Amino acid sequence: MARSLSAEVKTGKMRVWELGKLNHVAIAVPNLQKASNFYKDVLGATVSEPVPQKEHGVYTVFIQLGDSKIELLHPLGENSPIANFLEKNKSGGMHHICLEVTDIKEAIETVRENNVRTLGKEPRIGAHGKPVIFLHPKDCDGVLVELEES
Ligand SMILES: CC[C@@H](C(=O)O)C(=O)SCCNC(=O)CCNC(=O)[C@H](O)C(C)(C)COP(=O)(O)OP(=O)(O)OC[C@H]1O[C@@H](n2cnc3c(N)ncnc32)[C@H](O)[C@@H]1OP(=O)(O)O
Ligand SMILES: [Co+2]
Repeated sequence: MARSLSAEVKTGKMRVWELGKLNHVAIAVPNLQKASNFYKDVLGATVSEPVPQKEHGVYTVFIQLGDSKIELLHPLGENSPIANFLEKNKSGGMHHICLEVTDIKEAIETVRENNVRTLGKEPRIGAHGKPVIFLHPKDCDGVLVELEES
């Protein structure tokens, strides 16, 4: 199979995890209420209440879009990882994409073997109660990528 063969060439071993669907696209916003209202009242989407994610330094709001989601992010606390981003993008902007993987530990091993840096050593529990890890945007064509175990 071509896919397994290329995985073998790059990592020296067979791939034991698979990439799944796009879980969410995250947008950092300066005004959470205003952004929620846009998706709820103007576009008619199903929009959650804001949830403080203390461990991650953000508030999240999820907008359900069929099988996928938009995640609205707003800074929480003094050292929010999205503070600099919002400082540089004052109107807000697309912050990251989240892709599902069947086995996050194995996925981490593969990305590291391919010189893609992870932000943090170990996965942490994300907004959906599942392990997540972020990949450095400079190693992913300028896009911050979150991997979430499915
Ligand atoms: C709720 C939990 C979870 C979920 O389950 O869904 C979440 O989504 S949490 C979301 C928030 N958490 C995170 O984003 C964690 C990972 N992020 C980080 O560790 C940092 O944000 C970062 C990526 C290391 C950037 O940190 P920052 O303080 O902004 O550093 P710099 O300003 O020095 O940026 C370095 C460099 O990277 C560029 N950059 C920054 N953010 C992004 C981005 N979102 N997309 C693309 N590029 C980004 C930044 O512009 C700098 O580039 P240069 O200017 O060229 O140096
Ligand atoms: Co996310």
